Amino acid sequence: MSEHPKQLLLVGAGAIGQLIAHQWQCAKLPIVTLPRSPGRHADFFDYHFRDYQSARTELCRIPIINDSDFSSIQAVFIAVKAYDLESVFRRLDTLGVPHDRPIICAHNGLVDLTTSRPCYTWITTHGVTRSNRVTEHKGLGSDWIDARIQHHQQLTEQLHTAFPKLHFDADIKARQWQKFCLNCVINPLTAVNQCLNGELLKEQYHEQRRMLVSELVSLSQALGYRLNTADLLVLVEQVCEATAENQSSMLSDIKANRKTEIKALTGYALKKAAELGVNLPTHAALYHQFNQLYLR
Ligand SMILES: NC(=O)C1=CN([C@@H]2O[C@H](COP(=O)(O)OP(=O)(O)OC[C@H]3O[C@@H](n4cnc5c(N)ncnc54)[C@H](OP(=O)(O)O)[C@@H]3O)[C@@H](O)[C@H]2O)C=CC1
Ligand SMILES: CC(C)(CO)C(=O)C(=O)O
Repeated sequence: MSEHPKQLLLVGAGAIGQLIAHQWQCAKLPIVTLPRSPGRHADFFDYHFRDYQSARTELCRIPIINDSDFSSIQAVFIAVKAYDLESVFRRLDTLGVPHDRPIICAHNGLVDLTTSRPCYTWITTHGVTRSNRVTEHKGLGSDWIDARIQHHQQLTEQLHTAFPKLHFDADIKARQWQKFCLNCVINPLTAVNQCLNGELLKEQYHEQRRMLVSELVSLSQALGYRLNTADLLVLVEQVCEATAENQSSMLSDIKANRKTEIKALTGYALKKAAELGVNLPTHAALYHQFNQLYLR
């Protein structure tokens, strides 16, 4: 009798992808990766990872999948930027990754994407900074996954083993929206001010933080989400505190001269607000400031 496939395929071995791979490998579970550019004839993707708890840096390696055989894959974990998502799904189709394999998507921001593949949202508030030399887990957060994934029994057991504190969330849409809101505050603010997440707790950002949050609450209510300003402000502050030493993914992109997720964050919020007739003047001003500084 053939063994059930059980490898996790990681697409996007960047900051968050390496955090996931590290935890998966610490639990001695099998993982392979698919690099962005194939054909480099390497058998492994190597990375240096600095663990938060032990503060030790280790050389880690993930085998690169032979991209003509995906039969051993039991699930795909996608940890790319929101704007790369569509091309990753096209690539999975082109390469013939079986359609029944569950796909876990861990991006920030919101994109309108249609696929017939079984997709499950992963939300994370961990803070990870990647440089050419090392990837550092700099802020301890939490992880949530769409509870429907529990239909996949073997994968669920592996998830429990690798991420003992993972929350299985029955209302992942609300969780994703809440995370979207906090990223609409933290990411562009850290990017335009070129500061670490913790610096946003300073008095000088207090009023702007509060206005950004209260406008997002108006939008949330128009969309039917039950959020209030006091709770969302506390959440933003908690994440800034827990990831105080982290450089947000958006500031990392600016510094590395990469495309940013501003369209999938503030851009998406402004688009939804325009459709619903909600006013977001503080977000519009921040978007304008961001584009003045960085639009190339
Ligand atoms: N960093 C953080 O602290 C947090 C990030 N997030 C979110 O997680 C998501 C990932 O962010 P992060 O890990 O920081 O980003 P990174 O840029 O560090 O990693 C993304 C990785 O995806 C790779 N990639 C892109 N397209 C493809 C493709 N078609 N095939 C294979 N690989 C591909 C990139 O390759 P290449 O290097 O060649 O570009 C890169 O290695 C984002 O939505 C981010 O907002 C969420 C919470 C915290
Ligand atoms: C949680 C946080 C704010 C960590 O920096 C993040 O999501 C990001 O950087 O994109």
